[in-house]
Amino acid sequence: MIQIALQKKLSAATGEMLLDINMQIEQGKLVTLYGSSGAGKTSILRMIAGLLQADTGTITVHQKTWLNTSTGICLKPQQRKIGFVFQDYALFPNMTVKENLLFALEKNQDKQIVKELIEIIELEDLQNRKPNNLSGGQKQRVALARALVRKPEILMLDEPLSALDKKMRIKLQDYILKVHKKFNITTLLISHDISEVIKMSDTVFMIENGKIIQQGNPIEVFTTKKVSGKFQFTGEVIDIKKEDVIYIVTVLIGTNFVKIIAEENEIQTITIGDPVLVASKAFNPLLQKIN
Ligand SMILES: Nc1ncnc2c1ncn2[C@@H]1O[C@H](COP(=O)(O)OP(=O)(O)OP(=O)(O)O)[C@@H](O)[C@H]1O
Repeated sequence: MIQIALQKKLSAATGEMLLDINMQIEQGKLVTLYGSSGAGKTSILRMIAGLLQADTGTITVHQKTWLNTSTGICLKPQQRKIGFVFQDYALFPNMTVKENLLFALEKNQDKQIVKELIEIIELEDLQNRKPNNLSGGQKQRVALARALVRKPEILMLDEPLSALDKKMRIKLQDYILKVHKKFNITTLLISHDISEVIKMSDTVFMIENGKIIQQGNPIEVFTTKKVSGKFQFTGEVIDIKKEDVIYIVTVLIGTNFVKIIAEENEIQTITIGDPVLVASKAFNPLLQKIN
């Protein structure tokens, strides 16, 4: 179990903002932080990593205290077992992919993990290339591998996919899920993309003005009423066409287009670009906007 209680006064655009959060995260879970820009998500990750000092608070990771401001315990960032991936890849440009990974090894650490990560994240063909010769998605795969070299207890991903196109995002999401499960790691992901949050996370924390305003299973957090269905997918509305008295709604689910017949009352609040939940009971799909 990871227990986090942090307080810090931040200087937001609108004045002072008190960040005050309390989170309990089970080991091995993938948790997302979702919220508007400036809500405090990155500051939370930076405080857990020890890169930003909390005014008061405690962080306990599997019974080990990383931070306790009342007793003066504050582990240095390098003493906290954390892997971090940012939106910008921060790879060393003068080193090859493999050298970037080897450089991340701890002193006397077995090099086997680098070989293993190259295999798992399928970097064999790229390992001798320099970062400048890689696409954004490939660079982010390298950054993900590098974050895992020291076998961290917590993997932190600060919007790692936001600069990538949809197809590449989906591929990277799958790599993240693969390593998350394979290494039984606890992962904290910041994401602005509801479909991504629903696909990836066990729990979402919705952050607003430095506070957790909602938390729980992502489908329950994002949908206003409970939907039960034989299958459920999330997607994005690409097109809405009226045909006689019904509407044909085209939804992009992953990289597939699905056409759904909807009635006027179902599409009243839905516009192109909205994230939606597509659920089916028997052969009758239900369409519901995700808030
Ligand atoms: N070291 C600091 N001291 C005081 N205030 C800070 C500090 N770092 C960030 N802030 C402020 O805290 C607020 C929250 O920033 P933060 O980057 O945590 O938000 P965020 O939710 O991650 O936003 P985004 O989604 O845009 O990345 C911002 O207004 C920022 O200016």
